[in-house]
Amino acid sequence: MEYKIALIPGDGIGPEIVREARKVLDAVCSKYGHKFIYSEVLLGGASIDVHGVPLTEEAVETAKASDAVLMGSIGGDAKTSPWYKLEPSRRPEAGLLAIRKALNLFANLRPAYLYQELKAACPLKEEVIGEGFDMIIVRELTGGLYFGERKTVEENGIKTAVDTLSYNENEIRRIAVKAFDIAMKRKKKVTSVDKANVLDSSRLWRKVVEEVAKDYPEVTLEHMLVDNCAMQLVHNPGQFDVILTENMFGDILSDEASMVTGSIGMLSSASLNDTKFGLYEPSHGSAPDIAGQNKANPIATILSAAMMLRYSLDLDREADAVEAAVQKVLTEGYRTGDIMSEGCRPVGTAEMGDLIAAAV
Ligand SMILES: NC(=O)c1ccc[n+]([C@@H]2O[C@H](COP(=O)([O-])OP(=O)(O)OC[C@H]3O[C@@H](n4cnc5c(N)ncnc54)[C@H](O)[C@@H]3O)[C@@H](O)[C@H]2O)c1
Ligand SMILES: CC(C)[C@H](C(=O)O)[C@@H](O)C(=O)O
Ligand SMILES: [Mg+2]
Repeated sequence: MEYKIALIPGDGIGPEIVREARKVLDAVCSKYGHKFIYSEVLLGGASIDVHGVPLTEEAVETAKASDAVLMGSIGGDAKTSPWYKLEPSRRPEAGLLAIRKALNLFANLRPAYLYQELKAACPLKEEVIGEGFDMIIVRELTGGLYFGERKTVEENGIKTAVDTLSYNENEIRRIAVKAFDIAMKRKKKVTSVDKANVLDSSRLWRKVVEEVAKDYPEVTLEHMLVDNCAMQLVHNPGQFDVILTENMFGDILSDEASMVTGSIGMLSSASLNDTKFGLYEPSHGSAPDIAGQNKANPIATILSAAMMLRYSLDLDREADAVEAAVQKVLTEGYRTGDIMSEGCRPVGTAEMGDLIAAAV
């Protein structure tokens, strides 16, 4: 079969990790006889350098005309990059938020899974890890603080900056439905994370999640305050199955959860709307500190490509093959620096991609 994929290398380590994911997809094509037609799209700093803006209308149109989007990461070092001298609305991050909104990608799925082989890379003690760790964060992605009214006003020489956190019932309901649907295919437990002891938006969140839960009698629902959740993730991570949460809490908790899997370089993600279409990207950023050094772990991007095969292209067998290839290479002991432990075989970004592609 033929599929159209929009490819967004982005900035920093983005082009390096996307290159490796593409190698793996090439291996999938030759093994299973598919053809992927790629259109390269500029986003973030890469788009600013060429077009002066972090996202163009043309880029959105190319993404929309594709079956799925595969992305690396955007952004740079805020201290040194000229992109951060621009107005906030013209910086790389604004491009990422704008494409998420333009494509209505309200559901961000971030699976956090600890491979048995990576237990030594996980900073938690053996007894805390227990049987292991296999959960998914379902993060609302097009609402909340990221998209509320934002302004800075000055009165009597004193500046006040305002960010607005708002959610309506429909926005909460559609992400809750996603989380419960996912829980039905897993261990049937949803932990809805909020700050209902303080925030009105969280109190509405809780009420709507309770309503949605009525349609899923088999799923156990619990509510947890976000500060407790941050603690529980490192105290007893095995208790979680599906974490359902709003945009900013999900951003923070997913980076925290990533360390339980050994490294942020392991955390894949899918951003979905209510069609088959999706944007797939690792949960981490452009890692300017290691960009261009062949040090980045490409596995989060490769696992995101596997999610793309499964969710947007309906290629389950091919997704299984990519996941099995990652498993095989880890079992053989190959590690990039971020997941390295004693006795393992050190490799760089490109070698890791070669090994996984060969294992496919
Ligand atoms: N989705 C995205 O594109 C995305 C996500 C997060 C941050 N960002 C942007 O990335 C830039 C850098 O942000 P940051 O430094 O706070 O976060 P980051 O995720 O880029 O890096 C945090 C730390 O993790 C390491 N790291 C990240 N990915 C890795 C990988 N694949 N392999 C090995 N190590 C890895 C980095 O070297 C760094 O030490 C900022 O401009 C930020 O806005 C973009
Ligand atoms: C770069 C930034 C806007 C983005 C976010 O906060 O959503 C990133 O941290 C992520 O997790 O995808
Ligand atoms: Mg983040």
